[in-house]
Amino acid sequence: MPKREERGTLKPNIFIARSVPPEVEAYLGEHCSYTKWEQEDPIPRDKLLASLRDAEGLLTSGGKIDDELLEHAPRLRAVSTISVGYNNFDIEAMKTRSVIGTNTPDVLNDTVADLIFGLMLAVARRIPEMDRYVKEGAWKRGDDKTLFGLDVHHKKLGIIGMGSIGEAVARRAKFGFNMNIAYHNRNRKPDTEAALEAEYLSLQELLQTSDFIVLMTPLTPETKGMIGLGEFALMKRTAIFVNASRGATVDEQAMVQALQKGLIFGAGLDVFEHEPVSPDHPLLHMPNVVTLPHIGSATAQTRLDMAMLAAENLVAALQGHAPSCLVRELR
Ligand SMILES: NC(=O)C1=CN([C@@H]2O[C@H](COP(=O)(O)OP(=O)(O)OC[C@H]3O[C@@H](n4cnc5c(N)ncnc54)[C@H](OP(=O)(O)O)[C@@H]3O)[C@@H](O)[C@H]2O)C=CC1
Ligand SMILES: O=CC(=O)O
Repeated sequence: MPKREERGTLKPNIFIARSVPPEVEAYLGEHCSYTKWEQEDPIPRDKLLASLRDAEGLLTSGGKIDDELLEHAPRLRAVSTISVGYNNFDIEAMKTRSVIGTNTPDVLNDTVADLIFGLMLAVARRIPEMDRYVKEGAWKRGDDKTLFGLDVHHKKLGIIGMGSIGEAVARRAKFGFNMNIAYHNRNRKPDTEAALEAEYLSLQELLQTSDFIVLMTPLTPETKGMIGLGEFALMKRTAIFVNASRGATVDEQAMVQALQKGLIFGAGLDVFEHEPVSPDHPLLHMPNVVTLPHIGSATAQTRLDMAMLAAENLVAALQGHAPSCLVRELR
């Protein structure tokens, strides 16, 4: 046991479970004693559990923080995830053991919104399909009707989950593309409605009337599978559906059926129920579906900002200060 006066200067032990930029590691090293997972691939669960025996803090970006993990980490006081989504936190298990949980909202809003817009444009104008034609030597004339896509500008965008990222998407749509904005949340946002001339609709009305539907809710018990066959059936036959929230907010089998039956025009997906998605998944073999490997926030600057914010959250929590991004349910 250190002498009393030394105790205050002892650095807390942390485990860094995913690789972070050197400046973030240096910052953590100033404030903490750390061990880290050295590889780029995600740490296997058994190795993670074995690494937490003495850890007071954990920097992570996925993997369940549940009873099993917490039992292997008797000294753990704080978990900081380098992501906005924290559906991997078992809130009750963390509350029971008074473990603090933090995430990284806002620093990634514009980056994720850019990507969502990219998906909307890619599906509407069939960009990956056209790219393949050109590269495979199957050039077609621009007036060939089989190449025609759909307009984005002046169309109606319906956002389910108009939060920080949803609003960044809506601003692009409103001020860059002259789109009309509708949204559905559990709670209305009068300021957002005024700023974006956004219309609040029931889920059913939004699905029935939107040309583009962007799903951006967190994954919770309430949103799991919230878009199923019934919801796809309500959409316009010309609708484009974009999901960048979490894969499990959509019933994937239903989405496959909806696309096979032609219930919607196409889909843009940054997330899947099981990641990495299996190469033989039917969604990967539909020309009107554009798929990405969960890269919403994946630019060098934004990933650095997220990692630094997560590191600051962890240090603040371990030093007994209020971290700026304590997750809502643990406040
Ligand atoms: N693809 C990627 O790389 C990324 C994905 N994400 C995902 O996006 C999610 C959203 O991020 P962010 O915008 O920052 O989060 P916010 O918390 O700012 O926004 C989420 C919005 O969803 C609404 N919402 C929650 N539950 C429901 C529900 N049952 N029905 C309708 N609306 C609901 C909330 O409003 P209200 O409470 O009023 O219902 C809120 O406005 C993250 O949780 C994460 O899963 C985030 C970043 C990157
Ligand atoms: O999916 C990414 C996140 O930040 O959440």
